[in-house]
Amino acid sequence: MSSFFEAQGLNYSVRSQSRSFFQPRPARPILQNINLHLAERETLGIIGSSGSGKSTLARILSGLLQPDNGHVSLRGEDFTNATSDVRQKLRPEIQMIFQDPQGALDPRQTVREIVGEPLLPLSLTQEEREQRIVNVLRDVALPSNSLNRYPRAFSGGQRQRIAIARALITKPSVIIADEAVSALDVSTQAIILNLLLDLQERYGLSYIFVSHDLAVIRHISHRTAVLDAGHIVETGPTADIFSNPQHDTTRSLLAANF
Ligand SMILES: Nc1ncnc2c1ncn2[C@@H]1O[C@H](COP(=O)(O)OP(=O)(O)OP(=O)(O)O)[C@@H](O)[C@H]1O
Repeated sequence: MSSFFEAQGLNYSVRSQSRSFFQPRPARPILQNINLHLAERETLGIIGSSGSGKSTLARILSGLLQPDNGHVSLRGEDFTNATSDVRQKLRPEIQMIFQDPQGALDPRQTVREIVGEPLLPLSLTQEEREQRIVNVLRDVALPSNSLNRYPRAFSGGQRQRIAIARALITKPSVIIADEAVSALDVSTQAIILNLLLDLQERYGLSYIFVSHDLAVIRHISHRTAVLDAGHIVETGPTADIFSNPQHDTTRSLLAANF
């Protein structure tokens, strides 16, 4: 498998509020020297304890946060240091799904507006846009009368389907899911995970799946990377990571989960 999505040497620090003008606190490293790659149609799981840097990494990989140094590239094209033209071209290719569909969906927008929003920068006719919205709602199995309804009219699982439809509508290559099923009950989690697996097949998607829930990662990921205090300490095929963990951090995560 060719690895078409890569992150090389990523570092990210935050400088906390200065104590005074004369005594700024030093920048605290959140991620250090992160290297990872993703093949087409592959799912990479990222696990780690709370505060290990998972969400920060997800945001850097999606282009929402800028690393201090290092780069993220898609098909060899670096988008961390790219011109705005290149960033604009790559933006539809990498989409993100978050934990809380309630918070991620604007309650004042209809499903048509929410799902169609990523299409606004693209030059499509109104008819083409409407057709894409109708098709993607069908693909995530939302009822056809959803278009003019507001997020509050839907269950948690259906709201996550709306968020998935919005991520899918630009026909991305990579979807980065940060705790995408964590807010759902166990049976809805299973339904949404199976929907994501089905969409991976149909759309030829690659996923980066961030979760504190190891059962979710084991179900969905081909490979898994383990993050500890901003470092990747272990990475490999998911079956190996779960059956034969090499690093203490992985062993304690497994012990805490199973
Ligand atoms: N803007 C910021 N300013 C200060 N510290 C930050 C900032 N963003 C993240 N951090 C710190 O960086 C570390 C990593 O945070 P991050 O949210 O990426 O971890 P996480 O693994 O996703 O945690 P969780 O599983 O609890 O969501 C934490 O210690 C967090 O407090």
